Amino acid sequence: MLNPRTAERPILLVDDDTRLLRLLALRLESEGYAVAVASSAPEALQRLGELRPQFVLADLRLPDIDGFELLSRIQGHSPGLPVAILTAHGDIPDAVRATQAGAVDFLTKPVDRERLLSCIRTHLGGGTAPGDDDWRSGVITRSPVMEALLDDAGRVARMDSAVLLTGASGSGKEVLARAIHRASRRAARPFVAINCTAVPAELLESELFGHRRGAFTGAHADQPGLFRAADGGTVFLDEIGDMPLPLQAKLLRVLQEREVRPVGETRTLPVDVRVLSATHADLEERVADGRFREDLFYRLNVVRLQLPALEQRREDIPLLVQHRLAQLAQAGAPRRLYSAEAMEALVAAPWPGNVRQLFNVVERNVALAPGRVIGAALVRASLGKRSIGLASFDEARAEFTRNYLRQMLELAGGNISRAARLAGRNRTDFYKLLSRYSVDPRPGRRQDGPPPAAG
Ligand SMILES: Nc1ncnc2c1ncn2[C@@H]1O[C@H](COP(=O)(O)OP(=O)(O)OP(=O)(O)O)[C@@H](O)[C@H]1O
Repeated sequence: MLNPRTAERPILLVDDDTRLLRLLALRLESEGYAVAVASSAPEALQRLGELRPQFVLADLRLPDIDGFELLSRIQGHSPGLPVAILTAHGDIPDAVRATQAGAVDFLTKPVDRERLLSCIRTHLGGGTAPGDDDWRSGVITRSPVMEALLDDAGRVARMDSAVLLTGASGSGKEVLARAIHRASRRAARPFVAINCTAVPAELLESELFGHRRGAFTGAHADQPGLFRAADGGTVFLDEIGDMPLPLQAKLLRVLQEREVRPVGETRTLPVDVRVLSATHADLEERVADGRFREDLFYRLNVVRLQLPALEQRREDIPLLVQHRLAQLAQAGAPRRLYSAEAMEALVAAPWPGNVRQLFNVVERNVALAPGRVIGAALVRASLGKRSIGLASFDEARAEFTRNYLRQMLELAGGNISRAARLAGRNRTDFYKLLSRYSVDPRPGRRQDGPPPAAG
């Protein structure tokens, strides 16, 4: 019996044979699946973001781009999205290559009905039961970027691949890592998190992999280490970019061999963990300048999920604020609420410290508010200069005009008279605009200045 929720996001069928597309779509629809079709690879790629399919079945031989290329672009766009390949009879070596490249399955034409349904059931069935959203309840959001990210996270959670979470400090990387753990088959086993910068370098190895009694001064008893403590579960390595190079080599070995050797121990011990790691640093840059091992980078960066900064999802701010107020009240703080103006100030502020900073500001406001309603003055005081976050109307208009003038110049190949004509102004007026908005008429030159005086 199909869970009705499986019908919410479509199965995307990609084939240039429109009759086959119709036939497959009918079969799947009669089983209760929502179906979307694309008759070319560019169409499929273009609609991927909008459709957010839960499964893709694509022909390996498409006229426009090679099926392998399509597979790799789908994987780049939607990591973890299961893609099965359709091949003609006799194309088995290609089909095998496709599964090696990450396709979850292949079906040969003519497509057998039962085989098709069993393939889809298998790859939609594992891990989280559809409709069971409990795993993501710790991630407060209503923003479409975060929803798309959670979709990806839910899908990769079912696999055992390493995931690298990137994003600014305080943006919720650990919160997402916990959600992935909860959605995975390891959910009943431990989730163990460690911040690689919070532990002194000389202790990090024994913290991660354990030590034997007497291995070093102060090692009074055997310690299993975090990897073994998390056996069967998930280890979350935060700030992985700051891990010392010698330890990076040891971590790589642990991941390859699936066994650890505690400090002072001669034997290795088997360990079964999934590794999620996070960084706010640019790991590629660290690899380039030799501060991070390239082989370890590839091992950790199998799937990458990028947390958007809070400024890219301001619609989440009121929700997060309510959540924090409720948390504080539950912990015994007085019940407070924000005035509409105060909430507007919170929504408009820049948040370089992301959700962590927002939570701190709310906590400070609750502690300092003289009455039940937190007003805008208190919010502005706690934000300091940061409250001048969003551009004012005049600033936004000036920015628009600058871009518009540059565009006209570009279209006119740098010829002022032609650009003026395109903008419906005479040459003198156009010059005045360029000077007022500090736009250099020579192509390729940008000269950003403050917003001009109104008038
Ligand atoms: N979407 C969210 N819903 C609820 N709480 C959140 C969310 N995002 C972040 N938080 C809260 O914000 C704080 C910071 O989040 P978290 O530790 O996950 O960020 P981080 O990106 O791992 O930060 P860092 O890089 O500094 O370790 C935590 O208190 C966390 O509970």
